[in-house]
Amino acid sequence: MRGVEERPAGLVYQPDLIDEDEERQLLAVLTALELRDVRMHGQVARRTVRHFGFDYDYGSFQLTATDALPPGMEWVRQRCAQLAGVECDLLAQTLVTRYPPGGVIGWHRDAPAFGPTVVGLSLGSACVMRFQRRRGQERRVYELPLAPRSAYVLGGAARSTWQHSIPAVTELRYSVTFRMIRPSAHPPVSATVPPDDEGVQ
Ligand SMILES: O=C(O)CCC(=O)C(=O)O
Ligand SMILES: [Fe+2]
Repeated sequence: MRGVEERPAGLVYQPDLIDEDEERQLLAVLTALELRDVRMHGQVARRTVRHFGFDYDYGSFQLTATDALPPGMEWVRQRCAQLAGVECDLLAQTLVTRYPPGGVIGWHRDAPAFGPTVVGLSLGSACVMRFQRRRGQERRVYELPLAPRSAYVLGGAARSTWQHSIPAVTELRYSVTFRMIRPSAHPPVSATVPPDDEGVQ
């Protein structure tokens, strides 16, 4: 990546948040889930997803209440909340994403309707998470390898200022992302402010 390297403030990386047995147990839950397509800008992404707590419509940017987190995933929400230093209940939305080989997520910041802290757990295989921000004419960049069983926290500027993306994965990867819902974004008020994505694929 071209640019001046800078580690985003507010980015936390935790290797081995879960152990191999826990990963196997969680993958058994994740692989049994019915996942949905992601349609953005008239295109269907290669990655597939499932939301719990609140559903996010990628076309209208609306949040609506949906299925509760499966009981077999509560412990991992607890673990991620602990890592982020937030109350478990505040991580009201869970996003499960399945990346087949070649699956990506393009440059974006998560929608503003999601609160100030995002926690993500990686399973199955490693990938790289890329970060970028503009500083005047200059581009600041950072690359964070994400090992399976590791977790990251996006807080502070890493959440609010920096964009992130994941280039094509080489092996099947799952991620579980926990996010808050800003009080003003709770239904019936919709999350109408779109993310500043640049063609999230
Ligand atoms: O797969 C990941 O860990 C990142 C997912 C992500 O950035 C998102 O869904 O907004
Ligand atoms: Fe994201």
